[in-house]
Amino acid sequence: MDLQRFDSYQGGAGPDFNEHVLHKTILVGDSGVGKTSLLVQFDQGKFIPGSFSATVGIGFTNKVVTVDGVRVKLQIWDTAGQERFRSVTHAYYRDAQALLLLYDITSKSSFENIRAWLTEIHEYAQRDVVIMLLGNKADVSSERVIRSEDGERLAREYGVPFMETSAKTGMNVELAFLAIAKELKYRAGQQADEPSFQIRDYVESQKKRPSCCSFL
Ligand SMILES: Nc1nc2c(ncn2[C@@H]2O[C@H](COP(=O)(O)OP(=O)(O)OP(=O)(O)O)[C@@H](O)[C@H]2O)c(=O)[nH]1
Repeated sequence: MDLQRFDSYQGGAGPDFNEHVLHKTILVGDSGVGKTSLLVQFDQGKFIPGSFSATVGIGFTNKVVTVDGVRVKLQIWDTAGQERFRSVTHAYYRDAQALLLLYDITSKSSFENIRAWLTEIHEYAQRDVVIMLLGNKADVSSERVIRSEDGERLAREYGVPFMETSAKTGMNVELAFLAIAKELKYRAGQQADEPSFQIRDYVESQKKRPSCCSFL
């Protein structure tokens, strides 16, 4: 996968996809599930351990993801999971094209709250928004309380793709954003003769690859 910082993006040779369009993607989920950490891992390839400092309000990072040789610009918004910021973050759902919804595999409540998050998403976001469910902190196997199958089952019920991630090891982090970028590219450039792209099938096929889920 070829990932570039949007800040240093200069254009240049190669096919460009919606050169001036930023595809708005939002990270949502309970406070502490790892939204900021996931974005930092994707953006900078690092994990900053230590004391947890909750996000206040909302902020974004621009990234260019190269999908099948085509540049897709993502504007990734990191929201505060705390209840008191909800009314602020709801306002951002409306023009989002994709939502990454996170829970923490070591937190039962963060998993149980996913249904409430999905209700909010259906209330405030566009009907055709791309949603992906992520079970984060998969590296903390000793404290796991949510089985992978439980995440799979919930995702199936809502018809959304699912994977477990680790913002610490980087497991599946690029894959999650790449899958979103592929779906957005497909939707925007869909030709009548183009084979259809199914994000759930893509995610499942990538998860089955031997290199997919290593904790290295
Ligand atoms: N072991 C491990 N720890 C993680 C992972 N992701 C996040 N953390 C830790 O979990 C805590 C919360 O992470 P954040 O990224 O700040 O969580 P958040 O969802 O952005 O929280 P809010 O900003 O309050 O919504 C921090 O101490 C992180 O270091 C992970 O994948 N593995």
